[in-house]
Amino acid sequence: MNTSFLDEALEGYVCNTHKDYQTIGWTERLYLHVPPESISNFQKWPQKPENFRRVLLEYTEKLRVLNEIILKAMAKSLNLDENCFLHQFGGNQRLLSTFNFYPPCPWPDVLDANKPHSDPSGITFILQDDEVEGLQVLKKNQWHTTPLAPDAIVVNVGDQVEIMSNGIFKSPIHRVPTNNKRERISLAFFFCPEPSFGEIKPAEGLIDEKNPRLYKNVIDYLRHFRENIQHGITRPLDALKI
Ligand SMILES: O=C(O)CCC(=O)C(=O)O
Ligand SMILES: [Fe+2]
Repeated sequence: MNTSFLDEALEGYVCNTHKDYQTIGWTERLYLHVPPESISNFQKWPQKPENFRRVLLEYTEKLRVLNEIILKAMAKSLNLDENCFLHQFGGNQRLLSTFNFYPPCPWPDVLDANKPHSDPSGITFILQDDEVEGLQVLKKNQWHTTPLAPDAIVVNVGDQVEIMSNGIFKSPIHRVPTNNKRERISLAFFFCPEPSFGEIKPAEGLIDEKNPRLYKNVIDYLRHFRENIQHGITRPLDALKI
């Protein structure tokens, strides 16, 4: 995975379709930070189609609401205060949207379109291609392909919610293999706690004598993630396990 993933400086178009130099996988990507506007760099946003900015802002506003509903429901399902997870996101949560274009790849046996990883976000929303499947999730050492479901949103738990839920909600390893015939498009929206807001930690209400704390507290998980990836650690979440 790209070492600068979720870096605040990362914005704009990245092409990664080089046979001998692979970071994230065989993909071309557009990364855009969605407000707070202090971070959004609208100059890097496509100027055409003209309604692009309005549609993305409206769409992500709806996702923000959905993110809150889901985080509250997840907390309530564990008999926690409904704001328990949401509080850890701070008032200035981050939202990175990525537009993935996976062109056909002449080396499908050698390269992945998106290498195996777990998301460093809190919650990720994925809009998959209508016609070409590709997203696979690892469960019990087997890859399972996510079925096509046009108009459905795939909701993926990220590393930070795995920590907050003390491992009850798992941040799955997933990947996209390459396809040598068909191109594929997906959109992924990463909701992340505000990096400087406070520590990310397991909810107190989930820890007792029978259920010990499984993760260390961490300040700025995204930085932890980047630093670990830079040192060749493929699953930065594991470094926080007690
Ligand atoms: O293309 C997909 O379906 C998944 C994308 C993904 O996992 C990511 O961007 O982190
Ligand atoms: Fe992902």
